[in-house]
Parts: sequence; C-alpha cells; structure tokens
Amino acid sequence: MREGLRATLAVSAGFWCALGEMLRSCAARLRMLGALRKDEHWPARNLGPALRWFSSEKDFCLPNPSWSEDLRHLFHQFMKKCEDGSWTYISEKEMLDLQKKASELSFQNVKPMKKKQFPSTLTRNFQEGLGFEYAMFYNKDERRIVCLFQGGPLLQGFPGLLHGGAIVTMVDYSISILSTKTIGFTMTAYINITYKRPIPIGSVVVINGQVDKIEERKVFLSSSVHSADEKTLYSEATSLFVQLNLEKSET
Ligand SMILES: CCCCCCCCCC(=O)SCCNC(=O)CCNC(=O)[C@H](O)C(C)(C)COP(=O)(O)OP(=O)(O)OC[C@H]1O[C@@H](n2cnc3c(N)ncnc32)[C@H](O)[C@@H]1OP(=O)(O)O
Repeated sequence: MREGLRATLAVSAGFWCALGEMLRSCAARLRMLGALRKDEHWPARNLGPALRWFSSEKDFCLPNPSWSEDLRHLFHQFMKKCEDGSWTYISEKEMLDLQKKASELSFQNVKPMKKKQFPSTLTRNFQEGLGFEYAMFYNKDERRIVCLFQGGPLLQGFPGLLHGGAIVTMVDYSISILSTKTIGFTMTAYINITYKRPIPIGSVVVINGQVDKIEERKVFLSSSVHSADEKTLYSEATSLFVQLNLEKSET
C-alpha cells in the first residue's frame, strides 16, 4: 500500500515538473515572439541604463586611464606610422559610420533597423578597462589591419586568462572592418582559429590581419595574435568573408 502511494507521488511529482518545464518554455517563446513582433533585434523588456547606446561624442579608441603602458606605447608608435600616410587610424566615428550604414542594409530576410539609435557593438558594451580596449590601424596599399587589444577581467575564461570567444570576437571584428574597407560590406562565412598559447587578462596583444585573396565576392583573410614584444604567437586564424549580395535581398 505504502509502495503504491510512493509510486503515485513520484509520478505526480514528475508530471508537475514536466508541466512547469513546458510552461517555462512557452513563456520564453512568447517573450521571443513579443520581441519579434515589435520588429526589434533585442529583448522587449526595457534594459535601461544597462545597455550602452552608440554615441559619436566619444572616441573610445583613444587612450583612457585603463590602458597599460604597453598599449599606450604601441598606440603612439602606430600614430607615428600614420604621419606618412601609409597607415591610418580608424576612429570610433569611422566605425560608427560603418555600423550606421550596416544598420540600413536589408539582406537575407533581416529587415533594416527602424530605430535611429541602436546599441553599441559587442566590443563596446563594457565599461572602461573591463572588456575590450582596442585601437585599429589600416594600411590600404598592403590591405592590412592592425588591432592593438587589451582584454579586461569581464572577458575571462580560465582564471586569469582571456576567453577564446573574446579573442576570436576581436579578430573577427578587426578583419571584418578590413574586408569591408576592401570590397564593401561583408559577413564572416567562416573563421578557423588555432589557439597556441593562452593570453593573460590585461596583457596587450597585437592582431595582424591581411587580405590574402579576393575571388569575386569572396575575401580570404589570415590573421595572427602576438604579444606586444612579438615574441609570443598566441593565435592564428584563416577566414572567408563574403560580400553581401544586396541585389538578392528582400527590401
Ligand atoms: C563593418 C561594420 C559592421 C560590421 C560589424 C561587425 C561584424 C562582425 C562580423 C561577424 O561576426 S558577421 C556574423 C557571423 N556571420 C554570419 O552571420 C553570416 C551568416 N551567413 C550568411 O549570411 C551567408 O551564408 C553569407 C552572407 C556568408 C553568404 O551567403 P550568400 O548567399 O551571399 O553567398 P552564397 O551562398 O551565394 O555564396 C557565395 C560564395 O561564397 C561561398 N561560401 C559561402 N559560404 C561559405 C562557407 N561557409 N565556406 C566556404 N565557402 C562559402 C559559396 O560557395 C560561393 O562561392 P562561389 O561564388 O565560388 O560559388
């Protein structure tokens, strides 16, 4: 008798658990649908001050108090290289202009954004020093980009070390700007990255990206991540970016 009661209770607990799970999943779907119906690209709930909005007022690529000596030193070295015109500094405003143009694109079933104001790109959604601190330089003739990057504590993977996702994010973003400046708006079709050595949080690395080959709409790029003194090779990547076929797009 007692066994029977125990079995009934177990079945009934299982039922309530499954029902709870189902309701939670339905609620999540409804929230998602609500967000989609509003034709927004982020959750419907008000994120308030947690969300950093794009601002053209501040150039986040310039040195700030969180920058280490290494980062400042490299930044000034590259600024010097800009004096003869071979390299150009890519300001936050230039990145913002690209983002603005990208937000007006209509491609592959993604409607252009209606909002005049939109959230910052992933790499700019952190407070000074906590996430991605970087500056980029472009060499048009050599089809190269250099990104000086210092990853903060919010990008941690293994204790004290940068998360691989954060590393590939910075590599991908840098070469995406390079391929876009080379042939127009492109998207990453693939990026194959090899992590050779771990990167300590707060250390400065140099991401070098270059265009290897262009075949019609396809841009093949390679990139490397080195320590500031160039002695340590942290990562290497090869990638394909495809120019957006806007004629094929829906309007
Ligand atoms: C710059 C400022 C704004 C940027 C902000 C930061 C951006 C950060 C960069 C990213 O993270 S982008 C986000 C991650 N990527 C995506 O979500 C892309 C998803 N994939 C797609 O939308 C499409 O697959 C893609 C646009 C890449 C290509 O689709 P399409 O329909 O335009 O091209 P199609 O499929 O016709 O292929 C064109 C050529 O590329 C080749 N291809 C495409 N994908 C490939 C692939 N994965 N591997 C090898 N080849 C590929 C394809 O075989 C073909 O070669 P052929 O011309 O020789 O026949």
